[in-house]
Amino acid sequence: MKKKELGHVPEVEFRMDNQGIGRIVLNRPEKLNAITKAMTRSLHHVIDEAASFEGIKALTITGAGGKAFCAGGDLTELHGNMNAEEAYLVLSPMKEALLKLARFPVPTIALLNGQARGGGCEIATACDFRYGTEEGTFGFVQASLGITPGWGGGALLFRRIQPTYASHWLTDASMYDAFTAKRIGWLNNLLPQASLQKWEEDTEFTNRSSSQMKWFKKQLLAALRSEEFDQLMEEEVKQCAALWEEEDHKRAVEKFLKTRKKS
Ligand SMILES: CC[C@@H](C(=O)O)C(=O)SCCNC(=O)CCNC(=O)[C@H](O)C(C)(C)COP(=O)(O)OP(=O)(O)OC[C@H]1O[C@@H](n2cnc3c(N)ncnc32)[C@H](O)[C@@H]1OP(=O)(O)O
Repeated sequence: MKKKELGHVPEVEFRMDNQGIGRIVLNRPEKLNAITKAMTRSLHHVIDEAASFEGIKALTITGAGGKAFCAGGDLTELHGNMNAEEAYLVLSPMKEALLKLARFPVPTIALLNGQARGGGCEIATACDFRYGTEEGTFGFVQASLGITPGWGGGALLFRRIQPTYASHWLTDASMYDAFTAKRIGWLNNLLPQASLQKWEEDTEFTNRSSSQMKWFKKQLLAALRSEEFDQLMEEEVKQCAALWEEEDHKRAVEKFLKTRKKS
């Protein structure tokens, strides 16, 4: 009841295990875990809740189902008819959620149980580490939709992998297979799906103390110059919002929506 009042939706689950690892699950597999506005609000709540656990050692985020980690923002809500101001208001809360993830006090790990597109790749990039399966495919497809990443995850990509690789991926908007994603350093590791599902049970991370994990995260944030994240991500959201009202983007969203089932 209390959770409902706080705005939780069942499409975002959170649990803490007794080893100090928190797990967020994007639970909307029938829509490839595409992110709605309500899910964005829930994400804020669960990230805050996870951070409030004194002994937390790591936080994972994964998707429900075997097909997708996340297909990005829900294009039925983030429709093409918004003007730049409206788009900014819709995009900005996810940027804030990604910033919270990026600055989370202990390491965050995206467990990529399937494909990721657009904002799905941004969520994964906001995490410190990314583990995927050999079958996964990944795409910062925003450029092919006439926009840029809209949640600040493109800006973070430049701090996660070599800048030329980041820029090439964003510009080209290609789908990368898991081997390419690992070669450019975006994926840290490839695991069988079954191992990914129970990653928390087998990871060495549980053998570290929360204090160790907080220190390692602090070092990483310093190395990445995380004090600049906010401004860089904000600029990206504004850029995406400005492009939202352009004809190219409207056409791309219309094209996607036309392929959807009528419900
Ligand atoms: C606004 C934020 C911005 C950012 O900052 O980056 C974005 O994220 S923009 C969105 C970027 N994402 C995409 O463009 C991906 C859109 N989806 C697809 O192209 C395809 O679904 C797929 C990922 C290539 C998978 O294709 P396929 O295997 O054929 O599955 P379906 O297309 O049938 O999808 C199943 C189901 O899920 C719905 N779906 C998928 N993605 C989204 C989405 N982004 N928003 C809303 N709904 C989505 C799809 O419509 C299907 O549902 P039904 O139509 O009810 O069957």
